Amino acid sequence: MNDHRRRRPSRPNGSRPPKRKDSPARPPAEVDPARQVALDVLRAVRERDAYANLALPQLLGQRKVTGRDAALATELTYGTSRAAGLLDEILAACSNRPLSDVEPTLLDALRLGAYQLLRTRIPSHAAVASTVDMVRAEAGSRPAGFVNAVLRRVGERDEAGWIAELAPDPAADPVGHLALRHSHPRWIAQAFADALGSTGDELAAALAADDARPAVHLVARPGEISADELAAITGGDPAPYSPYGVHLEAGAGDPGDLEPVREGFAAVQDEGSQLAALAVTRPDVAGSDLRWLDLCAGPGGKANLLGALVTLDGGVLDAVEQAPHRAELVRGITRDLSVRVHVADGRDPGLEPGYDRVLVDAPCTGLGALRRRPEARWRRSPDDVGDLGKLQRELLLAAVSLARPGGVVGYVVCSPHLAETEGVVSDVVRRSGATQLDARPHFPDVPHLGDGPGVQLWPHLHGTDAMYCALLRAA
Ligand SMILES: C[S@@+](CC[C@H](N)C(=O)[O-])C[C@H]1O[C@@H](n2cnc3c(N)ncnc32)[C@H](O)[C@@H]1O
Repeated sequence: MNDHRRRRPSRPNGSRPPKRKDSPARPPAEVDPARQVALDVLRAVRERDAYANLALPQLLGQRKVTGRDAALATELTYGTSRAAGLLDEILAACSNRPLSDVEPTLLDALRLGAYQLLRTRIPSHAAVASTVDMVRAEAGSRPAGFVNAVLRRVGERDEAGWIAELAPDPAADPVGHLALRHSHPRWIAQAFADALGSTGDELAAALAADDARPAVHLVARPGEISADELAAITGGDPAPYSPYGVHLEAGAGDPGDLEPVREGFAAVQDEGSQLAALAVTRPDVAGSDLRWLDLCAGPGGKANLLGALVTLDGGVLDAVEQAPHRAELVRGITRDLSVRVHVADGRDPGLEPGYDRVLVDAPCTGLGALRRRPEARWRRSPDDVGDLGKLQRELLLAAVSLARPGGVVGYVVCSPHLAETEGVVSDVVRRSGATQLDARPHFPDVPHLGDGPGVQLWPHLHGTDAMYCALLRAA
């Protein structure tokens, strides 16, 4: 740790405390509540592996930060979290010591200040002064002086100027260039490039959309409320593709406060998740169609939608979830539906085979939902892909064996990484004898669905998370 205060030589017993030569005579500046919340959330994310989108509303509530201050705290927290990699490159170029030698709490403040300088309209002097004031109040004037000096150097160029200076040459290394420009780890930018078959404009559009703040999507529970009614009540817009979806404006407040959500008529769910769950209900199955299975159900978003639909038809959904606390969430959201929740390992859940439809919404890297989890891109590593691959294959194989002959199996991941999508599906098709269906007709009216047979949705093309869905028919 590089704590400046600890480095000071200890003073002899009984001597007077040294006058802080770096303490100016001015009174301590008032620390702005929005920026302080943002800084404290960034710290919680780093120190406790907190999720910014959970820690932020909690802290705003505790400190009673509302209105414009809450909006600013949200913008600064999420924006700084997303941009951390780009900000670090720039800060490293402006610091006279390696960032690894900078005390982590100072680095949080530097990122927050640099974000304001480069990606907001906050005047430069306010961005620097507010950050320096917070550091001075917490750590004293020497660290504040360091932060001041670094941020002043950051402010000498705008974001485009820094990218021109620091990013790899786009002709020689297009993926590296776009990764830095849109603040994504290189391996994730490469995974997007591989899935899109593009290292040019389309990759740039995908990374840019992934870096933007997404709208909140709601699902209207079938049988309870229509999407039009939900849109009218919430002031949102009916979603373009999901018949049950509603889009709220970005920054429209906490959707949990909306009455239809509190009452259970609606829930927060990305439109891509709705489309993937609905796709599993669409291919024809001969005969009875009343036994459905969700093999990875927690926290229950898709079980809620599938459960509502199968309940309307007079059938039953079995919802399997390995983690007891997540199974409890499924129970809560589906409590008045024809849904049976089982705490079990989906690879061997001990259920009677013969399901008409099975959904495997497998544990995955979540690379398709990075825009909703601001810090996630910096926490994931390429090793996660390999670790998850075995489990994804085993779950999908189990799903195929639990479906009846001719039954439909949907494999869904919130990731466009080819190792988690086509890699898993082609292996399981080969090993199980199941047939892969063309999923595209089961996403009616959705454009840009590629060559099939799997469907990959994208934020820049569909306004959804980058959800992948393959449909199989069991042999
Ligand atoms: C992507 S999430 C599912 C999201 C859920 N379908 C929804 O729409 O809300 C994957 C879930 O699978 C669960 N899981 C992980 N391993 C499992 C296993 N072996 N068997 C059953 N569930 C498992 C995780 O705990 C997690 O809740």
